[in-house]
Amino acid sequence: MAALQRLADSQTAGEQGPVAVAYSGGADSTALLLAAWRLWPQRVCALHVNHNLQPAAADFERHVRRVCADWGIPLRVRQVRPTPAARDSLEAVAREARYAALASLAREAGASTVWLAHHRQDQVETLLLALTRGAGLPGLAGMPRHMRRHGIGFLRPWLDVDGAALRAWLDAHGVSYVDDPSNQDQRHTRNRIRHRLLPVLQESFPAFAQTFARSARHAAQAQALLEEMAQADLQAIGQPPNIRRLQALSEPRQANVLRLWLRQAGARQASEAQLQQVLRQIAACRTRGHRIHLRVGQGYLWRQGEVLLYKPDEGAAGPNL
Ligand SMILES: Nc1ncnc2c1ncn2[C@@H]1O[C@H](COP(=O)(O)OP(=O)(O)OP(=O)(O)O)[C@@H](O)[C@H]1O
Repeated sequence: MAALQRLADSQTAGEQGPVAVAYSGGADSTALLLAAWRLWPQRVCALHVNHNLQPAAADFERHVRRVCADWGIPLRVRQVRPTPAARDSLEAVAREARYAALASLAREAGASTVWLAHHRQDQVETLLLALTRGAGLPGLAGMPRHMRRHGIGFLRPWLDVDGAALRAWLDAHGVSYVDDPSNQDQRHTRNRIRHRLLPVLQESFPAFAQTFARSARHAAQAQALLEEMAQADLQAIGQPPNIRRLQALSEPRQANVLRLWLRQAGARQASEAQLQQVLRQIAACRTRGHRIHLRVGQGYLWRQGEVLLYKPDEGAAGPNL
């Protein structure tokens, strides 16, 4: 609660609006709801999203409704039915649908920020997941403490808090919560990390959760710097990017600014090999007749005169998840 209060003081100083907690019914968000309710009994409200993805979803919703009724906390529930397109993972689509629903519920409740209950171990899992996918700095930065999506702020006040301490706190108060059976399903990489890898790490490196989280913070800071540099370089090379001005930058800076431009142009899932190919073509582009036409992400990048253009495939443009 002290961690929550400190963060709330710094983040929401002067704000008197509702404190909207994303409440799944699981242990962590139950602890967050309880802590917020104790700190701001009149201001807290709960937001729940029913993904309708598993038979237990209806039980979660019933549980959430009962707890909120018992504690006298206003609750808003939204039904979503995530349907992934061929190349998307169900998890990613469900997550995106959840954020959109939470933002919309927060707006209805008059809240400017949604509070999420991710804690230190969630951050470590996210970092390890990113490593298994060969992520770059944005992935290694882990989950941000705050972000904006769909016009609403999202805050993770407990990123530095130990998950076991939260559960112990709930048990000490005799508060019930639901256990999501899908968290046991070891077909999901995250669950294998949680159940098999983390116990071994804990045994060998007792402070790993803190040190991994610190590494994520370092990566986040470096990534913020790269973003700033990409913004400045994009200004300098123009939009669409001028090839000669791009060539004046070092190769890492070219890659950095191209990633930003491609993202803004709607290029989803551009691979490392594709970006390398683009860089090679830019380096080789020294004559008027040099042609560039490359598949990048779900779309095409080509040269037109002095500049590069990009067009996503029909229906492929969208947010990078
Ligand atoms: N269905 C949902 N409705 C509202 N908020 C949710 C929902 N699912 C997740 N969240 C929010 O996102 C956070 C992280 O989600 P995650 O899937 O890791 O948690 P969980 O295991 O479902 O629940 P918990 O974190 O409460 O134990 C949750 O702590 C909660 O704040």
